[in-house]
Amino acid sequence: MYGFNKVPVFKVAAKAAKRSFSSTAAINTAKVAVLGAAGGIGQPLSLLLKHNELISNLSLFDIVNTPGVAADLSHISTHSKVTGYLPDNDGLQHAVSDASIIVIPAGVPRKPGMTRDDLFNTNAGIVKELATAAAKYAPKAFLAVISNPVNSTVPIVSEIFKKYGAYDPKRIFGVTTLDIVRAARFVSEIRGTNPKHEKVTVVGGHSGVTIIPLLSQLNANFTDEETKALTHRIQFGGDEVVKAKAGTGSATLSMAYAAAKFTDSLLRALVIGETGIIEPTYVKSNLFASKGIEYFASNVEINSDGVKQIFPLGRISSYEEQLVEAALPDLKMSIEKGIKFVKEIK
Ligand SMILES: NC(=O)C1=CN([C@@H]2O[C@H](COP(=O)(O)OP(=O)(O)OC[C@H]3O[C@@H](n4cnc5c(N)ncnc54)[C@H](O)[C@@H]3O)[C@@H](O)[C@H]2O)C=CC1
Ligand SMILES: O=C([O-])CC(=O)C(=O)O
Repeated sequence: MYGFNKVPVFKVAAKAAKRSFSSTAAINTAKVAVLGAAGGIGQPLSLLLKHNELISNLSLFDIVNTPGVAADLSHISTHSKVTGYLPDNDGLQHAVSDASIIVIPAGVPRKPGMTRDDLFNTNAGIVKELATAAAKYAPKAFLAVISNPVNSTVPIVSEIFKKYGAYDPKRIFGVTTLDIVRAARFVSEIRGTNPKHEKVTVVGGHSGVTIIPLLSQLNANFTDEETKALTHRIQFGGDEVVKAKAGTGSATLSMAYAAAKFTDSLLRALVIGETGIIEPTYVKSNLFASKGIEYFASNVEINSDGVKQIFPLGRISSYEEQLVEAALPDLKMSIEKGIKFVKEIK
């Protein structure tokens, strides 16, 4: 179902780019801004994006170290121009102005024993500040939100855009790609397959029980025990990394890989008008609106306007139905928390 599971995305992008070169002699490209670019995710993500032929300007903003990161990346022999910005001299405004895509990995990561929601108090304010700049200076950009807790930070970005009269729910995405990347890898380990060919649908949100892999749709004949163990591993994959990093952070490299894939899909939809791009992502969604859940992650078709179509979950097992029921209260609380945070700002 996902383009990147059939053909590696970078090959797709490179092929598309080559086609554009030969037919028009000039390739359409876009400015992409990474906010939080000097961090554990930001640096490897920026490296992967420097490799993307669909980017003309790679704009790196952070509160520290972006001049060095930008200088380093700018020596790589790919065509995009890299610019680093700090908060002084209106750096954030310059970083986002004219950006077609803004990717946000800014904010603190978890330490062992913490939930993603424990990051809310610090990261909500960071995301609010960055979303405000985006709404003011790049109101038409696609926003890809990585900062946790994603279940709350996406509603925060949406509410900020509403405040500035710039809200378009089709353009605001919570990045849940890492859950799909992990699911494909973990499933392939059990089935002895190539993870590139495993297409696991993961829905819900991005934290613990809100991460719902639909393993019944795989035709894998897993036993109930295997299904439960795999589901748990996919739901709590982030904890494995947090524990292994022992207080020094959470997933950064696998997240950079996942975010680069997601950004490439946005670029292909936006810049070269590729059709049929389907990505799992956490967006404003009607799937569970009747239960008061305004945001939900599921497979989404993306075109040059953003969200084109939100796919329903399809046939799911009774076990998965229980998982969905268990996720909804958690999701509702996180969404309401994000919305309330912005409403209470004077
Ligand atoms: N959506 C997902 O699947 C995942 C999300 N994450 C989340 O991504 C976030 C970043 O994680 P890491 O890169 O590991 O953290 P990190 O601490 O290594 O990097 C964060 C960067 O954000 C910067 N920053 C802080 N305040 C800022 C501001 N106001 N403006 C711009 N930049 C600012 C910091 O200076 C730092 O360079 C965390 O919230 C983490 O939980 C991590 C992994 C997966
Ligand atoms: O676990 C964390 O805190 C980081 C994250 O979201 C993930 O790795 O899925």
